[in-house]
Amino acid sequence: MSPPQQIFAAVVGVGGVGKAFLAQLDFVRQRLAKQNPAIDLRLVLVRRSTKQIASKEFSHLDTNTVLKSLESSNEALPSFEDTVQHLSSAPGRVILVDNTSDLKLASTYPSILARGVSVVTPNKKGFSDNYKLWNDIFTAAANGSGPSTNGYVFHESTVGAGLPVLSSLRELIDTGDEVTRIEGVFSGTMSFLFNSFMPVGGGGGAFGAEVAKAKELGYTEPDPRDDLNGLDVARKLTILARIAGLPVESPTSFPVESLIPKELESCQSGDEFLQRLPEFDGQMDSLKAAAAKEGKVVRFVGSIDMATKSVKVGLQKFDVSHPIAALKGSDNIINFYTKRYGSNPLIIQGAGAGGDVTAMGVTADLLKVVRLVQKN
Ligand SMILES: NC(=O)C1=CN([C@@H]2O[C@H](COP(=O)(O)OP(=O)(O)OC[C@H]3O[C@@H](n4cnc5c(N)ncnc54)[C@H](OP(=O)(O)O)[C@@H]3O)[C@@H](O)[C@H]2O)C=CC1
Ligand SMILES: N[C@@H](CC=O)C(=O)O
Ligand code: NA
Repeated sequence: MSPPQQIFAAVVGVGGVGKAFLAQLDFVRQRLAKQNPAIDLRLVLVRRSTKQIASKEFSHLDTNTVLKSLESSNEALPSFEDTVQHLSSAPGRVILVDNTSDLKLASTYPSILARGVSVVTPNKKGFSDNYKLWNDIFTAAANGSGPSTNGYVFHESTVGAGLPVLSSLRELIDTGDEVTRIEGVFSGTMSFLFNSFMPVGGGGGAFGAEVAKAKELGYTEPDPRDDLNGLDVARKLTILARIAGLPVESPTSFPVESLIPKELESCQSGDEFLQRLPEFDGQMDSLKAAAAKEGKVVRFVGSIDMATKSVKVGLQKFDVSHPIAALKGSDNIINFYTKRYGSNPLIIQGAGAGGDVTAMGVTADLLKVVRLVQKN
């Protein structure tokens, strides 16, 4: 019997999503050991902003104790470039799991992929920044137009967290359907905020306090202003539009409504912003009262219209009987209108934020790469 094929995973970013990913990786390894012993999936490196640990000679690091070891490690932090160099010298295929929200790191995906290292990530930055970076990533990727010796790239959790949004859109397109419109609620944070601050039937908490709660629950971006300014939703729509065939240049090349009060635009940090936000609760209360007068509620939505090539992000009023008004918790709802589905859209709905559900999309992407690189 030949020895098992070694596949190496390296994890960068161990916050809410990264920690949940490590737990799921442990499950996946145990399951592979039982069901597919021809694969030896190893965790060989873990990195955060200030620290890194790498295993000796690409042996496996214990997923249960690795974070403790990382915290107590005094090793000097190598540059990210040196780390990628080290990974590309592994005696087998390597999968880099980017659980950060770092654009600088994401900008290196094309060169990482060209060195044969695959990338799986919930980080939206690389796929929603300038269109050239998007093209460079998919030109390099083995599942784009790159050679099969290059790495594969998957990023399901960049839209709708673990919900199968990108895979469904790609399958619609790959099977010859034509997408005409995509619309819905694309932010777990915004969904949670409006569902709890302005629930159907009245009542609800104070807006500023609900934002703090969304952060505590792990729904917001590392800096919650990135959610409140609409940019997080704009990034997701940029990714969807590009997959659907619109070469959107960037998430700032279409109208995006921000919920950041003018007076807080100069805040120096996310923490200062969160602390001062309750001073502006009155503005959101007025919005709620105005909608209630019409028997409606307000929700934060986005849409892509393929015929007019228009993308929009912002607040909209809904009748209380509308499915968007009835969402719960951090739920996203994504409606795909296509030629094949006619006037009844294909709808994907469920939790759109949180460590576990986001990590699920990342772990499932890792398994896609494992299957692709597995030698028969
Ligand atoms: N939370 C959610 O519900 C969802 C999140 N995502 C995306 O997942 C990603 C992670 O989110 P989340 O876990 O909530 O964020 P956190 O802020 O909890 O964690 C971010 C992690 O990344 C590390 N990090 C940041 N920059 C670097 C860097 N340059 N090099 C190495 N490590 C770095 C941080 O390390 P340190 O602490 O040392 O700074 C931290 O460990 C983001 O891109 C987010 O947009 C996507 C869908 C849903
Ligand atoms: N901050 C984002 C996290 C997932 O993408 C959100 O709230 O949707
Ligand atoms: Na998804």
